[in-house]
Amino acid sequence: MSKPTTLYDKIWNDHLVHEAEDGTCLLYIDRHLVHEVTSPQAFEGLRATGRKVRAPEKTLAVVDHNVPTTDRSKPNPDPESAEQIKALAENAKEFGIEYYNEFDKRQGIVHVIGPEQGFTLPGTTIVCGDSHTSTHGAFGALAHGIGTSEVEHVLATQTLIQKKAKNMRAVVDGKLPDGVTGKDIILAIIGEIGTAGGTGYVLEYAGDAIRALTMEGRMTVCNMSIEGGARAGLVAPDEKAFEFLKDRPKSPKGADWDAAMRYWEKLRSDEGAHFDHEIRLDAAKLPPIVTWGTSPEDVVSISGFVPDPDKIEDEAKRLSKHRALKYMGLTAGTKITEIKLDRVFIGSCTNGRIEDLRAAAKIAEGKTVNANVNAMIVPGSGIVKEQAEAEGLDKIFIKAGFEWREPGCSMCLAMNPDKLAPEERCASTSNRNFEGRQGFKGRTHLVSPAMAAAAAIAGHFVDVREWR
Ligand SMILES: CC(C)[C@H](C(=O)O)[C@@H](O)C(=O)O
Ligand code: SF4
Repeated sequence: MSKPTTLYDKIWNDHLVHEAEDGTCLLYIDRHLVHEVTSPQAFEGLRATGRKVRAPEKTLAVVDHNVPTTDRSKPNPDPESAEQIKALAENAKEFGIEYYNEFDKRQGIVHVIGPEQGFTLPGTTIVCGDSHTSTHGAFGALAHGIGTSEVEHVLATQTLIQKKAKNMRAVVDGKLPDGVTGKDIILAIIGEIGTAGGTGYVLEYAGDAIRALTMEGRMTVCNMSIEGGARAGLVAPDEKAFEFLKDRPKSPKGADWDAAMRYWEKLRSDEGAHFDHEIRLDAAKLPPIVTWGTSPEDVVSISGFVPDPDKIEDEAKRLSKHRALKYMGLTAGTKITEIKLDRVFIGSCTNGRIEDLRAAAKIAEGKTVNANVNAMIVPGSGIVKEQAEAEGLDKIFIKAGFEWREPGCSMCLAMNPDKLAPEERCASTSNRNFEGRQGFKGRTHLVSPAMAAAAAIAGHFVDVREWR
């Protein structure tokens, strides 16, 4: 019997091209996703040195960060965005890469369209010049973000220089209560380990509660691995993953599918495989979670209160949490359900998929958005939008007073016209609540889609477990 290995070790070993004596490795890359923000210099580098894209068929480009989510027949109001979008279109054409432009139904956030098209497959190595590439790990792919110089390296060679990470496992057992979601699982994990807790690790999620999640839920969990500091997130692929991928445009077909399945079914950590670090969580005890500060680790239960930083012993940490409170315009001891909102954003690569929109629509049906709140729904892709419209979700949202937008990153990061005004407070289904993330001086609270929809209607945070 060979030594038991983890899922990460297996995928790593199957892609290792070369290992130098100092541990520097060359890894083969199966899939490369490209977007407009982190690719222009990479293509420029290729052009400057007269190199081609090594494997155009393993590369897929899409525009997402900079596109407006309103009428796109109008010119992009931001010249820099317009420039980046134009550059991607031209680079894709020149280097022979498939590209979904802003008018293509398949366009959407890069981490939504990968799985949707069956470009994301179990056991593959996937990179993108984008930190939330960890999302694809939900399918048992080794997927992580890379920098622009690495984008150039992968375009030119289809390989990446890497050092092996350590193995960490988060075991989440027990049954999630109604109203508690994958988003709450990952926020709870980050709350527990902190934003640096996963540094140096690839983080595999296991346990009944992870198995019970849909693929959308698992993508939400893996998406935020990077907010916990991990290089990548992983879930062993199972029937749900295979079912999700079957008959997608780019999934293998016929005999190729059968051959792939024989490999995919072996993709799991062996019994007794060694993890360098392990944490455990009981899903049954989790509440809906809201972030109160400017780091994804600043989590609190919906039934809790804004914490008092004075209780923190470590001085640097105490000061930073005081600063976070001040930035957020909050006072320690305030009941979370008393925090009023100005804006609500439902979308992003964390929670902009069909299941997320269904969860929000379920809350919104027959209700009206609070008069003090501006709320918008931004589907993660054109395909998600089409599906939602086929189910009549757009009508539910519009009737309730939500704006129904075109797909893209939107107000997840304010690199497009969707932004918070200074001091506006937003319940957001995205993954980052950093200072200025959704607009200069904007205040972000991270929540699940159901929690965001409920907050839009109530005008303040409410516990979805008590929603009527
Ligand atoms: C613009 C891009 C480089 C960035 C990332 O890497 O994550 C963005 O997607 C984000 O979420 O902050
Ligand atoms: S939706 Fe947000 S987190 Fe995801 S890729 Fe776009 S900007 Fe990054």
